[in-house]
Amino acid sequence: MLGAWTPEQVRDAEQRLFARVPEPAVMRRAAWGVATETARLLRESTGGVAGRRVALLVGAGNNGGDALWAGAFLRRRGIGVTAVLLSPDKAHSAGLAGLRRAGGRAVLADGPNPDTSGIGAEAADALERADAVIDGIVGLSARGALRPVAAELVHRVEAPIVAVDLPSGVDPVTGAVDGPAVSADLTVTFGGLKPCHVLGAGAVRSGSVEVVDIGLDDELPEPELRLLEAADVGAGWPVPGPDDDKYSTGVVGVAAGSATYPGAAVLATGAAVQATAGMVRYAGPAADAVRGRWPETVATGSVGDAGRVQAWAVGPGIGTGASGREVLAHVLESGRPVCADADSITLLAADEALWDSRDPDAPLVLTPHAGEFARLVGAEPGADRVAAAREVAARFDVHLLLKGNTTVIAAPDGRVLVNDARHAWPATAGSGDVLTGLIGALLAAGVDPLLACGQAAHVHSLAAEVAAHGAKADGSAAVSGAPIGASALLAAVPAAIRTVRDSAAELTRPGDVVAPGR
Ligand SMILES: NC(=O)C1=CN([C@@H]2O[C@H](COP(=O)(O)OP(=O)(O)OC[C@H]3O[C@@H](n4cnc5c(N)ncnc54)[C@H](O)[C@@H]3O)[C@@H](O)[C@H]2O)[C@@H](O)CC1
Ligand SMILES: [K+]
Repeated sequence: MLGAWTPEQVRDAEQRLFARVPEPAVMRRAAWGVATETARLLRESTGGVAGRRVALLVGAGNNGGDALWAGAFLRRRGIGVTAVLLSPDKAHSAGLAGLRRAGGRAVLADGPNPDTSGIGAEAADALERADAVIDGIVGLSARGALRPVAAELVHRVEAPIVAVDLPSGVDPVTGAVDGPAVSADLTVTFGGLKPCHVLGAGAVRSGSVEVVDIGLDDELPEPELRLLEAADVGAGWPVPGPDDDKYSTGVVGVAAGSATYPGAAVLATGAAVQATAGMVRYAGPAADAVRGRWPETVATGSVGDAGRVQAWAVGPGIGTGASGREVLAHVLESGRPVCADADSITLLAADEALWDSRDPDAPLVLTPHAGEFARLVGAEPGADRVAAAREVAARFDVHLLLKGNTTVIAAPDGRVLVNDARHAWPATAGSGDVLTGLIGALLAAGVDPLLACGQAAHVHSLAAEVAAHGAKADGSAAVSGAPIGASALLAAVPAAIRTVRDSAAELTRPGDVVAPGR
């Protein structure tokens, strides 16, 4: 499991670290990491290191200081280094002196002889000739987008960019981008991930992220966000053991779809069938369609006749009228964990009395997209999606899975999991119905709701990727993906589960027996 820490958490931890290790030593450790990674990138992109050219974009603070010290280290490896100073009066003085001692040079961003865009000739030349550019414009103290001169410099860069700590112009806390910002090929950060590396546009702009050890580990508190890795998802995935039967692995009820629109029912039920070994009961007007496609399902016409279940997946395609309301009220009264999606969320948003049907002891998972979220609370999540999800989860005492390219999952006690998909293949009609079925099945298997949501989101996104990449016409593996429908995503769920379970198995020590069952 990975963690991400807010700038505030990191600053506090740094202050504790400085009591043991002098601040300049910590900065040089950070800069050494930047230099090492930049040299590696140069070797990969140009075939060598000595004789190459690197330009540093240097802002007013310690982020620029890191870039200057990294430049000094690179200079010692025979690399030509030019620092482009955006705020010459405030540039980190020790770093600048270190760079100059090592034989690097510094030029002004906006002079002499600025061109019509306000960029000095020497700065323009340094960027044009660079084999790699280090972005030390702004780091943890960043506010807002890049200012005009910085934006123009970044716009001109054609070489690969290594961002120090985070891509400048990205909000460190929310990952939001509100104007010009750096798009890095590689981000070198210190001590641990920050939220911007895993959330929204920031995750995309960070490129690949390397975490450098600066001795902060012992000082960091519990992370603000957690991310499940494939091995975490695989290790906790429920599979049947020798003592299990169809009941002990969890019976999930699916209440979805309608006679006119049976698709949602078929997709949600199919996901539940493939997620775990437990029994799936379908209840609703699409029973014939469900039975036809998933004969292992026990299908009935109404939730009242469904029999006993350990959890419900409810909502997709049930409609927002009286019959949908009746279904949802029945499910909420059941005292079982519920994953409520789509029309269920619209119903809950419109009818306060429905909340009264809920058994307060039973976990309730809501899985809104931004529009459904707005219906529920009157406003879209805004730039800080983590804060928004956390607030609503606490207010309604629910587990809230906020859909988007980065899925944010908040528990009512404030814990947050993030699933950074880094691709958009699941953005297709019916994809949400599959997610609902996966979560329902995991809840029925007894998985903790926060983990169930995290596991389902991870496998869902991986299944979409597997389906999109498939194979080429000649049968060989494909690098490029093709758009997929939800049926293809659903069909790839078993492959995705096998993949994460293999990741978990690889982590067990040689000689360990991978225990069957849960
Ligand atoms: N405290 C330390 O000793 C360490 C700090 N480290 C580095 O220090 C960075 C944080 O340094 P600072 O707190 O000095 O601040 P930054 O270097 O992030 O920012 C410096 C100043 O830039 C200005 N600024 C804010 N937003 C801007 C924008 N959009 N465009 C232009 N200028 C803007 C602000 O006045 C801000 O104070 C980290 O990101 C990391 O790179 C690392 O060296 C590890 C150790
Ligand atoms: K930066």
